[in-house]
Amino acid sequence: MGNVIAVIPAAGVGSRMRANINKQYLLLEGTPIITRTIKALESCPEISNVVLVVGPGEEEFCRSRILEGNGFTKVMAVVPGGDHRQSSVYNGLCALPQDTEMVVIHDGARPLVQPGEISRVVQAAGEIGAAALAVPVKDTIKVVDEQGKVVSTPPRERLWAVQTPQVFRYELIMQAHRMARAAGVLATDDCALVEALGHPVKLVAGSYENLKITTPEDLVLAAALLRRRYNRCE
Ligand SMILES: Nc1ccn([C@@H]2O[C@H](COP(=O)(O)OP(=O)(O)OP(=O)(O)O)[C@@H](O)[C@H]2O)c(=O)n1
Ligand SMILES: C[C@](O)(CO)[C@H](O)COP(=O)(O)O
Repeated sequence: MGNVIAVIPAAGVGSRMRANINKQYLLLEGTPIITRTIKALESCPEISNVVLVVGPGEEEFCRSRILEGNGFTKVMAVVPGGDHRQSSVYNGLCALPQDTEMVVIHDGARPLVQPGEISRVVQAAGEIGAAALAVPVKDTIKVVDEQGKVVSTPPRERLWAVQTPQVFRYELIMQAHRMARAAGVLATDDCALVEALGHPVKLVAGSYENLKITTPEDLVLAAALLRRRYNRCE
């Protein structure tokens, strides 16, 4: 496989976390969330470089407080994000070299991803062009109308909660983002933009541990999961 580059969108404001800083700089078991995420991606042997997308104006803070002295070797650029996750990812994509073959898009707010999981998604995307980590949903899901009245109950065995990494052939994800921008389409994940092109996307079964740190209780859960990992290693 040629050049595989990771883009980490980490430019959100973390409104649901209700912290007074970008939630990715919060400490998780003594280490910033974003540091853990970058380390996980750097440990994946298929990934040659990483592009980090941070809040506009946070670039210098990130270089001096997160990157320097941590021994990172693959971070090739730190770029400012946009108003939405989608525009932040697009800014990251625009920083990639033209000879990029595959792009691994992974939320900065998912620090518990395992390098082996990333490799499995890269392999699946190498086969069909687009793949993402996902888990079967545990709850029964309801579709509701504007008044909150239930419209339908889709069968649970066909429902998966998609996570990141989401991995794509470079040309495909560039085309998907350009088309979405031209049409004014805004999606909450990158697979949706590729699906809109009619291109198949393969889901790879992942782990419930790869949670997105979104609300304060996610931090408690992530810390407990990390402590369980340390205990298993001792
Ligand atoms: N304008 C944005 C919005 C989100 N993200 C990133 O996309 C990932 C998933 O988004 P989410 O967890 O929703 O983060 P926030 O948008 O920061 O959270 P909230 O919606 O609660 O404000 C995060 O790593 C976040 O930093 C981004 O790069 N740029
Ligand atoms: C990309 C994602 O993490 C997949 O679960 C998710 O869609 C991000 O959504 P958010 O609205 O930024 O939380």
